[in-house]
Amino acid sequence: MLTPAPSTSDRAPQRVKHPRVLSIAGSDPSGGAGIQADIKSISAHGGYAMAVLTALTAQNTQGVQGVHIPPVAFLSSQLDAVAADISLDAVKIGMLADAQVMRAVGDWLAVTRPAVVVLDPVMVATSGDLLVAEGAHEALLELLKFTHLVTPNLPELAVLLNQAEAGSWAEALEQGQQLAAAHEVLVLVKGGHLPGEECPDALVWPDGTHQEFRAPRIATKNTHGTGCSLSSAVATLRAQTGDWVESVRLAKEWLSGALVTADDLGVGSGAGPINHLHALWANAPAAAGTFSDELWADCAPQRQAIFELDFIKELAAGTLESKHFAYYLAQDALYLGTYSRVLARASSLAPTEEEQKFWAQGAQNCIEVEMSLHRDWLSQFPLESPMGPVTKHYLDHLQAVACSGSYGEVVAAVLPCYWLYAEVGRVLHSDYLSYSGKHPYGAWLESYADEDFSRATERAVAIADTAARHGSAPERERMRAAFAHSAQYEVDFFAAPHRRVDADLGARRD
Ligand SMILES: Nc1ncnc2c1ncn2[C@@H]1O[C@H](COP(=O)(O)OP(=O)(O)OP(=O)(O)O)[C@@H](O)[C@H]1O
Ligand SMILES: Cc1ncc(COP(=O)(O)O)c(N)n1
Repeated sequence: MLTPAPSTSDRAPQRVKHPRVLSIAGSDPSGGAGIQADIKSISAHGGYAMAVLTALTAQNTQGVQGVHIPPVAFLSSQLDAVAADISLDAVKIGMLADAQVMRAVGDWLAVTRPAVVVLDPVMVATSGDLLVAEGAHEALLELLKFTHLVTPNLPELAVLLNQAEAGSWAEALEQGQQLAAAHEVLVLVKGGHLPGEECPDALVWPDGTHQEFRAPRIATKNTHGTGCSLSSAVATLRAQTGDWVESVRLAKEWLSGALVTADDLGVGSGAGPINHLHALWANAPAAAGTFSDELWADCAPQRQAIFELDFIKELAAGTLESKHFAYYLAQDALYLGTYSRVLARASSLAPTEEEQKFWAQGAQNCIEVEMSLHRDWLSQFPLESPMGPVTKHYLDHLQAVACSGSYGEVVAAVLPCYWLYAEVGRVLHSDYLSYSGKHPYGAWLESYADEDFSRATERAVAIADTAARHGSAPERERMRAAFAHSAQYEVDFFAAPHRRVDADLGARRD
């Protein structure tokens, strides 16, 4: 005998970092839709995913070959087993197969009353195959009284209202308003089935108000499971944020990333799956054989050259003359002012909001570092230093790429400044830790151990890998060239203080 389900008062609080999210749905063995998509989507959003199976399908990216519905009593046993032991922060409901299954889920919802219930009224697969018994939609409507958000696509919205399918976004919104008002439920109207360059969605409240979410339509045939994945994402995010609008906004942004990178997966020959884990994989440390591995290997001569420079050796040993250090700092400050603008250009070209924010943050950091160079360091050296030739050539190169290059090329061009600087910092900082006595450049070398900067470097490398994956072969070659030029300028930049100052060019140093 199972213990009774937790009562409503036993429910977890509204905002949960790792919500326990149960998907009640059908299985898609090809992994793109149903339970399998739900688990990936919930996990991608930081939720703990659980799954109760309503039906098994024999299905792949080309279509559904069969549906098996296990005994409904066993479905109820699964539901009771989970709810008896685990507090549920959110429930997502997908394929329910027939009216009997719907009634069993309804009975369970009536007792369990989860804090968040998102119902995706799955009826037809992307392939056109039927996933619900004819006429079962009456029983589906019964479930709306336990539902907080229902997420129909346009054909499903029409069936639920017993009307013809909306032919325009305005008609779709009108139907969403009817459904929301008739059942006192929040409706997410999805415009994926409409033609056009955009895929609009809208949250519609029972009082007729609505909030639209717009996103460009992504050109891919790999859209299998978008509805399942979106509804699971929204359920998870709602438990985390406590806010429907924010949840849909975030879920849609994530979905765009999953669609943009869907073609990378190469799964099946029909409508393939979306890339649920795109953000995780973009952040994963570069695996062997990635584009960034190749870039790193390609710049081995430059890395070696940097550590053989007098500037670096003397900086490490504490014997660097202050005139060389002052020249370097002055050029660095001049460099950062323009480098910041190039990072802002990367931000303006970025394909996702996360990358846009990342580069904008980098641009802001550069200005702050430039200001602190003037305030904390250059004020100690009363020497005026105009822009040197290396600084100028390096910036000319970066600006040329920023003007006419693709996003990937701009990312590749700015990468050596992150990556080689981080590498120099790593080595000099560990040398400094074993230095005995007071190091004249101690405060400077200590700043090299900045964890935020090394995290930013890892992210910049991951972004370059993603951009390379999405780019064509000629674009990857241009990325490689942009990176190589910048890497060489990094060497020249560290070499410049000795070359320019020791050339004794007096006030006309450039
Ligand atoms: N090509 C696309 N580009 C961008 N967003 C899309 C695209 N296709 C669908 N979407 C989005 O995917 C989500 C699901 O939309 P859709 O209207 O296709 O629902 P669905 O039919 O239930 O999904 P499914 O394809 O899983 O059956 C919506 O947010 C929609 O805007
Ligand atoms: C088990 C299951 N659940 C849901 C869908 C709908 O997803 P899509 O419309 O993308 O095929 C599906 N194909 N299979």
